[in-house]
Amino acid sequence: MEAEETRARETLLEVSNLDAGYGDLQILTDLEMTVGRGEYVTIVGPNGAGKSTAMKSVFGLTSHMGGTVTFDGTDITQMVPEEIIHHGLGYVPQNDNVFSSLTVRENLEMGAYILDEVPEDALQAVFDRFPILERRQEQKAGTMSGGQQQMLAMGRALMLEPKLLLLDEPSAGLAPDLVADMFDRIDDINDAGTAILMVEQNAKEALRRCDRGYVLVNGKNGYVGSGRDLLDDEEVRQRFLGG
Ligand SMILES: Nc1ncnc2c1ncn2[C@@H]1O[C@H](COP(=O)(O)OP(=O)(O)OP(=O)(O)O)[C@@H](O)[C@H]1O
Repeated sequence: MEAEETRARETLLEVSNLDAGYGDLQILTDLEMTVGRGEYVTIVGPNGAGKSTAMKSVFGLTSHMGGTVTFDGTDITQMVPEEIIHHGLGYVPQNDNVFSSLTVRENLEMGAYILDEVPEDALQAVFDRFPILERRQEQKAGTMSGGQQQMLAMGRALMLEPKLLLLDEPSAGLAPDLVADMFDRIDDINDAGTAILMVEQNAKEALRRCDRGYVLVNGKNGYVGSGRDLLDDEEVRQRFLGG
């Protein structure tokens, strides 16, 4: 039933035959990936498999060597991030994802720098989603905890109300008791209609939460299926999920 629902979704992101890397160094080969409208998709795989590179390639941050990336009907393959955000894609990198010397509010306003005015409704929606950011809006981002900075980075990406949010290891560096909270917040963002494409080291938890998952191996597609199917696949469990 779930698989049928997943198939029935309209495609939002389509990565087709993508070859990409850094300079002349090719990392991804023939990558195929889709995200449906409102879908929650996770990318897992061993260290160095190319998970972050796949995400960066969707957002125009790598050297393109072949294939296409289509988003909501538009070919974004050759676009730079500044153009891509106009089409409804938001990206939260793993590291250096806030401006430390700016306040929380300034960071959020930066998220909407492409607009002439700060979108007050979107700002209030971010504050409603992450009340700590409203309470600490005048605090310098660099003085916040890791978990709060991660919320701020997500909040900043949400300022343009993206159709698809790319999250690179959102639970990285968080104390164990904050990890479940972070996943709950991602569920909430998805429940509100935003599609998610997420890279996670915390693979089992990510697969439990998502609609579909991709296992990348050596820059190529390994396995794909519903989160449940991947968790139940003996070979995937043994090779990639620690048994
Ligand atoms: N900026 C870069 N320049 C050159 N090579 C890079 C760059 N970033 C990553 N790589 C290389 O690309 C390969 C894939 O890295 P990537 O970060 O995409 O893997 P990953 O699956 O996300 O791994 P991890 O789980 O360790 O973050 C690795 O061999 C890495 O050394």
